[in-house]
Amino acid sequence: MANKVVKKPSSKSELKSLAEKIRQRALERQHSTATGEGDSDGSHDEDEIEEEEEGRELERQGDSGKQAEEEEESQFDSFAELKLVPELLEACENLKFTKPTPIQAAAIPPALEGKDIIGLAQTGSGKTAAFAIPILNSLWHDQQPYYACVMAPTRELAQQIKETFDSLGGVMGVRTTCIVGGMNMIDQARDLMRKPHIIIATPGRLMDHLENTKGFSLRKLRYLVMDEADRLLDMEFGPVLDRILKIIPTQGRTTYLFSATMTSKIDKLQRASLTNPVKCAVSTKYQTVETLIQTLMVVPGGLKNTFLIYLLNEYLGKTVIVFTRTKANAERISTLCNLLEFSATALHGDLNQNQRTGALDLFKAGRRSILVATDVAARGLDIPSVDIVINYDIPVDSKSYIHRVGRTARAGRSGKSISLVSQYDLELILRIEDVLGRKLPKESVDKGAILALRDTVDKANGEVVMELNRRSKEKAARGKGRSGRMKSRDNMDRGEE
Ligand SMILES: Nc1ncnc2c1ncn2[C@@H]1O[C@H](COP(=O)(O)OP(=O)(O)OP(=O)(O)O)[C@@H](O)[C@H]1O
Repeated sequence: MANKVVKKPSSKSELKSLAEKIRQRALERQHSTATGEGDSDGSHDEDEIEEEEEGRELERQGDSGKQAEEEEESQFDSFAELKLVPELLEACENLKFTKPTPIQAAAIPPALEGKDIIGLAQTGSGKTAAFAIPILNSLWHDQQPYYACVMAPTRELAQQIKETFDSLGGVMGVRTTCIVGGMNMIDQARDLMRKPHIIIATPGRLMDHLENTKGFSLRKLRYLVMDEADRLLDMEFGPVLDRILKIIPTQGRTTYLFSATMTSKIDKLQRASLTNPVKCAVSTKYQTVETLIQTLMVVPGGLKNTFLIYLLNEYLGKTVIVFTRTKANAERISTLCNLLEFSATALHGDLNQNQRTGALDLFKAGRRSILVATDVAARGLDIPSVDIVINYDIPVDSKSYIHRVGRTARAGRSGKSISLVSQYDLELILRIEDVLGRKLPKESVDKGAILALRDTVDKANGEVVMELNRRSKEKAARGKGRSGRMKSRDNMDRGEE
């Protein structure tokens, strides 16, 4: 590929006036859509507008939830007061869970009374333990196989939830198993035959086992949890989720829905067949944690790679997650970082499960300081060491933004997010600022450093693009010789990321 011609960045004033124009147009459009005047150009996702309206509704509930939580908080501020079984208390102590987080303080008491729960709390605020503790406490008094099933939208999150159940329930001898795509079906069938108490699964593979694994059924299930529930109730998980919900009994079953961004679309929630759920909303719909500093950088056209490398230089030695919108960008940027001697690894859906697990393990172990990922890593992943989240591509919906930046500043720690905004992203960032209810401050940038880096980065990027093109041609040639067998297997993993 010929050397990429880097478009001369627009002059500062041009960019500023362009940004102002786009901002003005976007605000007018938002106003006209909200008031029903003028012709909506369809660029707004109607769903999102509706969700935002409903979000305000949930905010009001959130306020009442907050008030309820304040009352709740005064009721107990240690797990011991919750009258949990001693083994569970011991596990909380071992994990240094000295004080329940607000969502745990709000959700665990009604959960221990057997109520259905809709839990809404910011990212990194302990929602997993908020549902795991009441389930384990109840399991202690009623030990039976296939007792609880937790569904999650991604394989990595399912594995992480399993680890939380293992660390909380290990002393009690709880048996858990993780049922996700990309792993061997026979091994999983064998694990299921060992009658685990808790199954943590992605919907696609769970459905496959419910349909094909003899002796496995969820007819006696006592607890169903949907973590990142709004994501699971989205369209693309819809068909698989509906089939699962048809098989699982509602009678005698307790249901929990948890997320940092909840849908309040009643029809969606009804599909999860909740019975008089207790709403524990300790945050508003799009609230991020106070310890998270969120900024943005306006990037002139064609300079995004240079700005990213500039930031990685600035934050050398920090642990960084870079989010991209596409798998191709994740692969390209990870390769570019390594070519420029940063220590990066990629995580996206085109990798096989071993590669995905390997990438995450390298990053968690600190053997790679940069994880370049698509939204497969946006929700739920709990990696305490993450210092900074960089949005290389701005997410197309505000929920993804909330979950992405929530990969840092978890459990009370501080963190920072920086979003790279090109002239094509201005409307997206406006909508994000609107749901956050504030404007994101601009990062300062050393223009001299950018100009000094630009040619090197562009040249390296050109080499990476050529190398990746070569690899994909080789892979396509190899793929032609492969039987259709693998294709049928891949279809088994529908309905999960
Ligand atoms: N009571 C507690 N005290 C201290 N740390 C806690 C407590 N409860 C949970 N944690 C820790 O907080 C971190 C975040 O927990 P968790 O991953 O459950 O957050 P979350 O709310 O599910 O986040 P997300 O919305 O991103 O999924 C974990 O490392 C967990 O071990």
